[in-house]
Amino acid sequence: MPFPGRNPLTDQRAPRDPHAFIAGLPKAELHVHHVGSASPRIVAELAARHPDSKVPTDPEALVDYFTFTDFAHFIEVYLSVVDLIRTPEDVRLLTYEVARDMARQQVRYAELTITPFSSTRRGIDERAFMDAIEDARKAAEAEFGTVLRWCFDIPGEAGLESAEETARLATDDRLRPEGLVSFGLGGPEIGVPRPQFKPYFDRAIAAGLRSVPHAGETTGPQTVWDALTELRAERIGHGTSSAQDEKLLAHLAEHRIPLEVCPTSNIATRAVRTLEEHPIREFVKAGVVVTINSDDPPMFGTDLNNEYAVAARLLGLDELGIAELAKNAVHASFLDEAGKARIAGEIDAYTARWLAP
Ligand SMILES: O=C(O)c1cccc(C(=O)CC[C@H]2O[C@@H](n3cnc4c(=O)[nH]cnc43)[C@H](O)[C@@H]2O)c1
Ligand SMILES: [Zn+2]
Repeated sequence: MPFPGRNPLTDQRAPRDPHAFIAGLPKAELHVHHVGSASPRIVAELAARHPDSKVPTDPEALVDYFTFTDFAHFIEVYLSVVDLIRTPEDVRLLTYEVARDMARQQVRYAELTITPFSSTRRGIDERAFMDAIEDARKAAEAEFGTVLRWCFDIPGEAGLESAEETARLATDDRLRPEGLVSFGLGGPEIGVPRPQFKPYFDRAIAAGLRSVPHAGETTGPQTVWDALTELRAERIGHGTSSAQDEKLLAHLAEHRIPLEVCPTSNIATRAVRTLEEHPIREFVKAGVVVTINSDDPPMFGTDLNNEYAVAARLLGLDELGIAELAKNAVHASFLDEAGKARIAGEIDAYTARWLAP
C-alpha cells in the first residue's frame, strides 16, 4: 500500500494521465477467451491459410464483421473464427500471439478460457491440442514473461455431450495440461439452465479445478444464484444482472465472490445498452469485489488497457483507485500466494514511482 490511511476506492482526485498510467501498470486478467483474443492480424493470417472460410482476410473488413446485432449473432461470428483453427499449429500460433499481445499491455498473468470441445469436435487430435497450448504457454512465459493458466469451458448450448467431453479432457490425468486451473461454462445462457451442469462441475472440482462459470450475462440474477449454489462458483463471469437483486449483491460481497466485469463486451453484445447504464458502480457501492477484463478484445474493438480506462471513468478513479482494481484481479486469481504477492508488489512499486513528486 503506497499511501496508508487512504481509501483508494473512495478518496479520489483527478489522475494526471490515466491512459499512460494504465499502459504501464502491471496487470492480471481473469476473463479472456482464447479464440476471442485473436488479433485482426492473426484472424487474417488464419483466414488466408483456410480460404474456404467466410471470415474476411482484410483486417479493415473485420471491423464490420465484428459488429454484432445481439448475443446470438456474436456467437455465430465467434464460431466462424473457431472454424479457422484447424491444426495444432493454428492452435499454437494463436496461443503464442495472444500472449505476445498481453505482454505488450503489461499483463503479467492471465487465465485464458479455452473451449477444447470446439477444437476436438472439429477434428484436432486431443493430445496434439494439449501439447500445442502447453508448448505456447511455456514459450510465452520464457520469452515474454507472461504467465498463462487455462480455464476449460463447456460451450453450454452444445449440450451435455460437450459437458461430458470437457469434463473428460479436464480430468483425465493423461491429457489434462499442467496449466489448467479452472472449469467454466460459456455460450448463450437463454434456454441453457446452469443446474444441468452440476455433475460435470462436481467432477472438475473433485479433480482440484476451480469453478468459474459465466452467469447473469444475458439472463437474470437467478442464473447467478444457480451458478453459486449448483456449480459452486468461486468467481462469476460477468454477473451483470446481479445488480437487479440486492440480496445477491450482499451475498457476493459477504462471501467475497468476485465478478469478472467486462464493460465493453456487454455493450458490444448488447447485453447492456450503454456504458453509462453499466452496473459496475452498483457493484462497487455494494462492496462486491470487481475485477476488470476484456473477454474477446479484438472482436469488441477493445483491449485490457481500454477496459481499465472505461472502468476508471465510470467509477471516477484516480491512479490509486485504478491500482486497487488491478490488485483485485491479482488477489481473485488462482495464482499461488507468492505469485500474488510478487505482482501486487510490482503494482504498488509502479504506482509509488508514478506518484512520486
Ligand atoms: O463448438 C461448437 O461446435 C459449438 C456448438 C454450439 C454452441 C457453441 C457455443 O455456444 C460456443 C460459445 C463459445 O463462446 C465463447 N465465448 C466468448 N465470449 C463469450 C461471452 O462473453 N459469453 C459467453 N461465451 C463466450 C465460449 O467460451 C464458447 O467457446 C459451440
Ligand atoms: Zn466470456
